Amino acid sequence: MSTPWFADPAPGYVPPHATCSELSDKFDELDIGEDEKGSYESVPVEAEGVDIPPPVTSFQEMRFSATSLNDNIRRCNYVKPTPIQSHAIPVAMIGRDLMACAQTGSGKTAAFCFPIINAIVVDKTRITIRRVSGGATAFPVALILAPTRELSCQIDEEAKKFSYQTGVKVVVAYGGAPIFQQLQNLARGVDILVATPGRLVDLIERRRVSLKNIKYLALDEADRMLDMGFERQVRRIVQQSEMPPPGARQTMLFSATFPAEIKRLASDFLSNYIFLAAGKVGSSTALIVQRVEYVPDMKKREYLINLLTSQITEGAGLMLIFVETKRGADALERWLCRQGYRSAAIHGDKVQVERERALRSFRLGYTPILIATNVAARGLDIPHVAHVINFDLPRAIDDYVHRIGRTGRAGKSGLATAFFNDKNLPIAKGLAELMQEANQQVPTWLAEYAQRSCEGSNRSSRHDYYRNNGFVDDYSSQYGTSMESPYDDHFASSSGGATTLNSPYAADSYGEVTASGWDY
Ligand SMILES: Nc1ncnc2c1ncn2[C@@H]1O[C@H](COP(=O)(O)OP(=O)(O)OP(=O)(O)O)[C@@H](O)[C@H]1O
Repeated sequence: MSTPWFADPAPGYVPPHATCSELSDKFDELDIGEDEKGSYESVPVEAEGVDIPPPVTSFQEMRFSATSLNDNIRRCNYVKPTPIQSHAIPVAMIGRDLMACAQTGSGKTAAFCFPIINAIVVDKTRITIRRVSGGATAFPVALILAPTRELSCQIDEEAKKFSYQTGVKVVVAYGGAPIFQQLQNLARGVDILVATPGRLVDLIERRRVSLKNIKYLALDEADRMLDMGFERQVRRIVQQSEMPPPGARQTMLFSATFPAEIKRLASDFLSNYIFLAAGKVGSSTALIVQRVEYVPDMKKREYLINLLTSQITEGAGLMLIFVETKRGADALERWLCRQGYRSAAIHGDKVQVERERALRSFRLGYTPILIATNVAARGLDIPHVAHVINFDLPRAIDDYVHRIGRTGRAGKSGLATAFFNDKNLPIAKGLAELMQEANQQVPTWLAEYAQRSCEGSNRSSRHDYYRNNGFVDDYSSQYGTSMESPYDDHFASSSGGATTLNSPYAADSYGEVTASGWDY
């Protein structure tokens, strides 16, 4: 891909929206060389549970009855299943519940989509829409929940691509976008509903969606969906709606990280489940070269410019820069633009149209630098992201794992650079452990910080650190109202035109900014 670092897009350029007719073209974007996949094929997979079906080594062995699904897998150029697909798909195909942890970029989306699509094609009895007084109610048979709007859209596009010409209808519903269009799409019938929790609760309350017929439930980024920010809404959807209980539905939870306490909590949603871990739980892939530089706050911009200059010389791909606050994202974007670098920013205070525009223009290379808060940390699969920079390190190591996972995907290599300074002492131990696990060179000075961080507190492991620090209330007390939440539109629900906060955490944590930040 030619990367127009300084090239101006046409005046008034607005990145186009993908349409269904473009879906067949999307298959062409996928060309993953066999040789690049070798490194993740060797990842060992551990399984816990009873009567675990053996893994398979090819898509043919998965025996999907839907021939069009097999055709679509071929169109995607998926020659061989990834390790998590090899193990998880046979489990899902026999109808068992599943909790699966696998490294970023290792194909978890297909691992839950393929069995769902196949089962829906086989099941001819489904009713997806029923007319009731006052409008139509949609009765999806499968529900996929994801924490951010952009990730929901991406899963929707993937699911549409995988179910191309199968007759399976996929609809997405997420906050920040006009509800009218989504209601129209739902009224045409839906087999698989992909949604963010906030918008889904709204649709259930308006009686436009009933979860009575749900047979398959998948939670992507499941650890995020079940932590304090989302747990209440997810319980409302899964346990206090008409959704059939565990055992009467199939539930699949996927993520690259699963802190122990979230794993315990998740078992409430599952019945006789199998736990799969591809690689070490919460580890990062060795395909990502990780560098850590000691950079005082005052020097960060200077260091960044040096990195940008060297990347341009090398003619590399897209660069994703993570910062901690929304204000910080805007400030860095303005500054980089003033320096002549085409960049865009994405965070939770931008309206949805701006967020989508920034992401699209980044994907297309018009703005090859994207400055993002945690809202872009999870799940996004953007080809050609060559370099992830943690300009501000996150406070939870699992967030770091997801952030750097935006590069080094599907067997491709990537580079991640982190700017570390004394403020990041609490993450030092987790960072050093993680780098060691991924066979990265840990600088001596970082090992010393890691040692100090253990002595200075009882945060003996990165999962303990996550437990102590990963939650909403802690963010607000440290950073005030401009701090970006790692969560999406789950706090606010709108009914009768008024936007209300429906989480006890929301108001405490964010004050007024929450309402405007979560542009539901
Ligand atoms: N069997 C396969 N062969 C080749 N490429 C694949 C295969 N399965 C998935 N991919 C590709 O790998 C990339 C990453 O997949 P996906 O987004 O599902 O990863 P993920 O594990 O969900 O990552 P994350 O943890 O970041 O959400 C996608 O571009 C996808 O098309």
